[in-house]
Amino acid sequence: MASVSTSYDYVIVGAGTAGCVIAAQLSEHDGARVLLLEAGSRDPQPLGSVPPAWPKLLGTPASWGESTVAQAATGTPMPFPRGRGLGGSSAINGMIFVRGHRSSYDAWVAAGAKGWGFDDLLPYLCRSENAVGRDPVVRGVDGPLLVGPSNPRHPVAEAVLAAAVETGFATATDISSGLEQGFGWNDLSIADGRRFSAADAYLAPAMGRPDLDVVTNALVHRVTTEAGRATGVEYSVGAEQFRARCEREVVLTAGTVGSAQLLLRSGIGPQSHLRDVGVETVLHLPGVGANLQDHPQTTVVYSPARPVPPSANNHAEVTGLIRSDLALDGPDLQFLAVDMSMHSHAPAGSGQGYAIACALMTPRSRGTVRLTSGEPGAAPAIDPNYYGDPHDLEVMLTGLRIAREIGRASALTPWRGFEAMPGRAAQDDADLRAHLRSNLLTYFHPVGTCRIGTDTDAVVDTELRVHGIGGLRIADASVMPTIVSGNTNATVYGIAERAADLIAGASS
Ligand SMILES: Cc1cc2nc3c(=O)[nH]c(=O)nc-3n(C[C@H](O)[C@H](O)[C@H](O)COP(=O)(O)OP(=O)(O)OC[C@H]3O[C@@H](n4cnc5c(N)ncnc54)[C@H](O)[C@@H]3O)c2cc1C
Repeated sequence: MASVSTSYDYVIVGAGTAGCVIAAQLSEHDGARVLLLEAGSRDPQPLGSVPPAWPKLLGTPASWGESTVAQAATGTPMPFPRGRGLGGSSAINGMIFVRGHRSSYDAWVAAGAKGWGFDDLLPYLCRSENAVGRDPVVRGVDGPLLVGPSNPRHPVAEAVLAAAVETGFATATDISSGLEQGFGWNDLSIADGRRFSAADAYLAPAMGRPDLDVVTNALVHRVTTEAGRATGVEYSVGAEQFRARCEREVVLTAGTVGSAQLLLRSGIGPQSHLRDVGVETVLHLPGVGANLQDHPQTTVVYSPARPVPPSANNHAEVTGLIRSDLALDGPDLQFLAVDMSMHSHAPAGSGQGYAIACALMTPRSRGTVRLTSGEPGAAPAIDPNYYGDPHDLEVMLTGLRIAREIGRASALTPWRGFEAMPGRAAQDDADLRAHLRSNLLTYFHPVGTCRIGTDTDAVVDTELRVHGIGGLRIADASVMPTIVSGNTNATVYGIAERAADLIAGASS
């Protein structure tokens, strides 16, 4: 095994949303030597910065190209993209920038993540963003990430918004803030008509710093430990093997799938699973890879009465966040105006059409990320277990009926040819449940496999330190105890900004 000549203060694994933030922040302030390792390439995809082309990126090397295990809800595996390359998932995502509703973070505190409520996280959510035209009391206006509502606006999104208001829903002035419910124009991480990823906002300005080394095409195999403390990582670039040592901390930002996989490959996880896949146990930590959550999503698809103009943005400019039951603390359903014909047989859109998407924000189903082998290149077994809890299908049924009602409103008459899916014949609950299964989509929002908490199934403590191993933190989407009511990227920026403070604070 070759040895990296320099040792580092911090080794960060994964240059996605969180990794870019933390590498930039740690290399800025205290002269720390930082190594950022990323499995993917540094070369941008040809269409990577073209907002409406994002669905095409899912079939490129910028995604890991994995699928779930066969889902009981559908009988088949489902595509489960995640980003690979500088920017990670922020370089291939749908660019919707919406915080979780404040009730989501307050639920974290109730679940044991003390100090992670909405008001605690708000300064960090603000620190990441430059939210053009928004209220500076609750939104950041001088962070590195430029975000704002679509410009120009797509006419189908305008019509869906009008249809939602006609149906009786409130208009939100800033649906991205985490403070409102109703329907409104969501922010997008698009600047000057181009995608603005975490690599663009955070890493590009930091790339020339002498204390930051960024190594791409570097697949990290495992975290090395000695006497209960992380000492570095082993990784390969092509056929060459390397070991990087670190003086202060190893920080995992490999994402909900990647960070769980890395802990498991390092022998940190449920002992029985590690034994099954032939990995020697370093620490029995039963919660690693458990608690996987994603938002299940479906669409009502319309064949249009006239051509739908091509999108200049991300195909999803208007968001609705509502409660299926007024007794709830916060929204449990999200809707999107989609200016393409998106469904499970054509997740990237196909032909002419438009859709109203509906997703469950508060799923009760819990899944897992597991190893299929201890080999570094082996694909993981990802089981989101969609609709595993019957509650989730029933709330989605309510959401599907609401999406159809919005779709029938007169504001959409100029666009509506006919409802192509589920179609007029589908009327009773059994028909609609069948649609929810056959037209089930991931919302690309996996979280929770290394959750914050203090109980025996928690993986990190409230300062994001792995329980039972010194010098090892996790700071990405995997630490969320429960999925937020909103798209996940904005929250990951906030987690990472806070992690950078916690890490720097620990060494000062
Ligand atoms: C197709 C798609 C669409 C989405 N749309 C939206 C949206 O519109 N709005 C929104 O808010 N959210 C969206 N999301 C989700 C959002 O982008 C993610 O929640 C967020 O980017 C997660 O950040 P992260 O830092 O946890 O992980 P990631 O950004 O996924 O970063 C993890 C990084 O670690 C690297 N890595 C993993 N394992 C290893 C290893 N062993 N060695 C080295 N490197 C490794 C990966 O290659 C990757 O670059 C979408 C996601 C996808 C995939």
